[in-house]
Amino acid sequence: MGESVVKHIHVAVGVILGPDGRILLAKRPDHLHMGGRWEFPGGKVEDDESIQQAMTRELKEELDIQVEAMKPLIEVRHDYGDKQVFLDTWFVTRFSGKERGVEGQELAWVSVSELSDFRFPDANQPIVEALLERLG
Ligand SMILES: Nc1nc2c([nH]c(=O)n2[C@H]2C[C@H](O)[C@@H](COP(=O)(O)OP(=O)(O)OP(=O)(O)O)O2)c(=O)[nH]1
Ligand SMILES: [Mg+2]
Repeated sequence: MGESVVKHIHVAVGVILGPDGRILLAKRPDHLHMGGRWEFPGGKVEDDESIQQAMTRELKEELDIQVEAMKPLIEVRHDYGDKQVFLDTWFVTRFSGKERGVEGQELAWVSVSELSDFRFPDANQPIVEALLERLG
């Protein structure tokens, strides 16, 4: 197969903004790809879904919150070698419900200036930079 047909996995990535401007991070379970790193919650977009539907489903499944408003932040394509991802990254500007780690994952609300203290998957660097630029 030629390199030009590499298929990126489409991932809905949510930068969830709290009322005080902090951002919600979750720790990826150790056994998963990029396990032990902190992430912006989200997951794979299924074939028949819009990005909004996927974000709503994933954040309900992972955090038990209901997405009420979202707006685009940045699109990141990254090649992990064994896996290529397309991180379709959106601000979640409004949600209802009280977040909890449904799958037992650790959660943290962090300010933009604290983001550099957390270890993210390698693909996330442009997202963190965009946040520093937009909110920092
Ligand atoms: N959610 C999320 N995924 C990320 C981030 N950075 C990054 O490289 N990824 C990668 C890791 C995975 O290879 C992929 C997302 O997969 P996932 O494991 O969250 O997918 P999912 O929630 O649908 O879970 P699954 O049941 O299909 O395993 O994107 C990030 O900040 N958030
Ligand atoms: Mg996920």
